[in-house]
This record gives sequence, C-alpha cells and structure tokens, in this order.
Amino acid sequence: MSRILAAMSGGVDSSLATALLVREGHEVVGAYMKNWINEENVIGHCPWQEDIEDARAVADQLGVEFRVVNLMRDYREKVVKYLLEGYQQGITPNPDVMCNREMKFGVLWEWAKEKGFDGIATGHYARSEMVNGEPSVFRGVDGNKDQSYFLAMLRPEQVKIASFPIGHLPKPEVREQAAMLGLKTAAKKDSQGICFIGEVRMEDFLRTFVEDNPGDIVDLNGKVLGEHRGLHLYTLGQRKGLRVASNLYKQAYVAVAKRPERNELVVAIERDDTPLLWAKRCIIGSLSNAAPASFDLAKPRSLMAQPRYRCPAALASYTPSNDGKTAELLFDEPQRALTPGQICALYDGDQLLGGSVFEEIVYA
Ligand SMILES: Nc1ncnc2c1ncn2[C@@H]1O[C@H](COP(=O)(O)OP(=O)(O)OP(=O)(O)O)[C@@H](O)[C@H]1O
Repeated sequence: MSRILAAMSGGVDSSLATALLVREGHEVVGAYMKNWINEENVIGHCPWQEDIEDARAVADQLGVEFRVVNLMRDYREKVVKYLLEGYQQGITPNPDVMCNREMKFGVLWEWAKEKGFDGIATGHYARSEMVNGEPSVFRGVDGNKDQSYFLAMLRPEQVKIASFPIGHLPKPEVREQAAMLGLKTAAKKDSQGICFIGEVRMEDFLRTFVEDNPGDIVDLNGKVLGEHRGLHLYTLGQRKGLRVASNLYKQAYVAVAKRPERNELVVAIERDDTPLLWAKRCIIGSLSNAAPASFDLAKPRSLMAQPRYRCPAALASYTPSNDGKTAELLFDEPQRALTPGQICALYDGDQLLGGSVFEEIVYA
C-alpha cells in the first residue's frame, strides 16, 4: 500500500482511476488543480465549478479526502507564458504536453511530495510498466484514446512516481465500470479544449491575449492572395479557415510556412508533392528521455516518431549531434506539415522512449 494523490479533473477517467486505486487498497487523497483562467473566467464557458463539484462528489462517494490546490500563479508562469511566447515567435507550442511536465507531475507533485505522498495518479490512457528495471510509459490499450503522446516530455524521475490506473481499459469499459460503481461522472461528456482552461478553443484564447496582426497571405511565388489576421492564428497543414479560395476543382489551399520577419503566411495547393508541406528530415531539440535504460539520447538508433497527437508514429532514424543538444530525425517516408515548436514523441513499439521539440524542418 502506498499514499497516492489522485489528480481528479471531475471527468469520468480520473474518477474511475481514483476508484481503482481505492479498491487496490492504497491510501488515496483526491486533488483538483485550479488554474488562473478558470478563476478569472475570461472567455467562454469554463465549467470549473461544476468540475470541482463533480470531483468532490466522486471523492465523497469513494470516502477519500478531497483538496482543491490553487496553482494559478505557476500555471501562468510555466504554461501560459510558454504558450503565448511560442505563438508570438511564430512556432506552435503544445500546452497539454507542458501541463503534464510542469504542472501535474511538476508543481502538483512537489506539493504532494511535501505532504508525504509516494506518487501521483492520473486518468490518462497510458500504462506504466517495468522495463530493464525501471518504470516506463506505454501506450494505453485503447488505440483511439491513447494519451501517451502527452506524456512524452516527462522526466525519468516523474515517470517513477506516476501511475495510470485506467490505461489497461478501453474507454467504453471505463464508463461501464464507473456506472457500475454508481459514480456521478459515469456519463459525463469528455472534456475538450486547452488542458486546464476548459471548453475554450485555442483561437479564442489567443485572440483574448494576443492582438491581431494582419499581414499578407502569399503563394509559393510570393503572389499576394489575401490577408491573414495574425500568424499565431494559423497552424501549418491547416486547410480550413484560410479564406483563400482555390479555383481548381477539389483542390484546396493549405498553410505551408510562416515568415515572421515579413509577417507572411505562405499557402500552396495541397498535393502529394507540395513543396514545404512534405519533409523527411528535421532537427529536434529539448531532447528528453522518459526511459533512460531503454533510450540513450547520445546513441544513434532507429525508432518510431510521432509528430502530433492525432497522427500515426512513423519509422525514423535518430542521430544525435556532437554536443548532444539536438538530434537529426530522418523519416523513412515523407511526413506532412512537420511544425516547429510541436512535440515529437519517440517510441519503441508501444513503449514511450521520450520526447523532443521540432526545431527546424529540412526541405529537400
Ligand atoms: N484540473 C485538474 N485537476 C486535477 N487533475 C487534472 C486536471 N485536469 C486534468 N487532470 C488529470 O489529468 C488527466 C488527463 O487530463 P485530460 O484533460 O486529458 O482529461 P480527460 O482525458 O478528459 O480525463 P477526465 O475524464 O479524468 O477529465 C485527468 O484524467 C486527470 O487525472
């Protein structure tokens, strides 16, 4: 038995995760992390009060103590700053991945450690298993829900104290078991939007904090096709919402590059060989290994690399640079819209080896 802090978001996944820990006989305390945007309730519908009530109701049902932990200042410093600065630099940050490293398994874990807890559990669809004598993260068994990508930047010491009680279950079974236990959240709709911020679309969030900065939308030859509202509002690979009509039948424009120095968004007609859309080679940085006994950052190897959440992992060769700060990834097949700033998760089969950030995409 150990003393576990269950991170409870008020959703069904973390509700059942908490219930399973209790059933296993651990000493469990539930905790909801409150962030600043929830408190300020700036944009949209932020159901944080309802989430706290639901999490508390489930904790009560399970007979576990429940705490609301106020981490608003840390969230602003560690996640929102990273998010806004990234977009302002013209790259695409990933707040969900950083939330896990900096908040749930960062600040919240520090808080828990001080209070004598042995570990933190979340309702992520991922598994923790021993490999070569150390705990390692694996994909959740529900291929459609697998959330190991979001854990890619965890440090080894964070993996050691993390547990994922529902990672071996498919989502429908999570709901079924939660219903059988009569948990209040059994039928609650899944959350969407930015991690912690609630039901807020990234675009609405950014428009609240970053001023519009209109500039030209140009084609590959530099011809002006339209006006964008600010480079931060577009993602490479995006087709919808560009407001540049193609006059070619069934062929649409796609965003292929941002040129912050000229405040230009470059678009091209999407094809299998569209320049700047497809690439095999890239430089990754901020290298992080979640499983050091399985992944030596300093050694070249082949692995599976996943360039974004909803995208299959692809075979690539990993070659570290001499100073060990960056590495070259060479994919076997061209990848669509690799994006600077985005997280590239690294796997060996289902085992998460670690993570990295795309720094530079090399176009042949
Ligand atoms: N505000 C929060 N307070 C405490 N824990 C949280 C919070 N937000 C997320 N978590 C933890 O991180 C896990 C994954 O977060 P995510 O936002 O992806 O939730 P989810 O997959 O919709 O799960 P759930 O059904 O539990 O909300 C949650 O299951 C929970 O353990």
